[in-house]
Amino acid sequence: MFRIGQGFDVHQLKEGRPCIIGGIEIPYEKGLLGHSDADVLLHTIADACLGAIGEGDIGKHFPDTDPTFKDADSQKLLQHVWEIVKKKGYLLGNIDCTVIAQQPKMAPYIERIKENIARILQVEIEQINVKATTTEQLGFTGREEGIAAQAVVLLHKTTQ
Ligand SMILES: Nc1ccn([C@@H]2O[C@H](COP(=O)(O)O)[C@@H](O)[C@H]2O)c(=O)n1
Ligand SMILES: C[C@@]1(CO)OP(=O)(O)OP(=O)(O)OC[C@H]1O
Repeated sequence: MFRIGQGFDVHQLKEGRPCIIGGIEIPYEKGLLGHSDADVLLHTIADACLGAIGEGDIGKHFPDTDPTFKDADSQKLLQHVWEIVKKKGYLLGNIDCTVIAQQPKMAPYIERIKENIARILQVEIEQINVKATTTEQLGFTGREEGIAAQAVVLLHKTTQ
């Protein structure tokens, strides 16, 4: 049986915050604002995984009203989501995702991000693809007010 899920997330860029994307801290004059570490890419992937198994979204599992998740490491949140996926008997087909940002330039960090996502999920790096695009200076991403990310995930399990 196959299940597909998609995710979309946005976080605001603010001075004085770290810019953590895919679990990697990227040098940049601004960083992402959120209740957690605001890792827009890992949130998107977590949402896509939850979507694929019909388990809602990260806001349902990790409410932003809960102080437990203040400044939470999103790698741990994704790990938790992945445990739920595995408990339901699913394996990963592949993940494809896109970071939508005018800045910072993602290209130098893409390989490390892919490796990190593969490590978190304990899958092969070939199962993960990470892309980046600008919006050609248009909209909130183009004005560097925020960063968006989207992901699709394909899961499968064998049925007896
Ligand atoms: N934050 C970003 C955005 C884009 N890239 C890379 O540049 C290529 C061209 O981007 P366009 O928006 O002009 O299509 C894109 O394919 C990425 O490889 C990036 O590294 N970081
Ligand atoms: C990740 C959580 C954790 O409280 O907080 P935020 O960093 O605000 O991120 P968001 O993408 O708005 O998802 C909500 C929450 O689950």
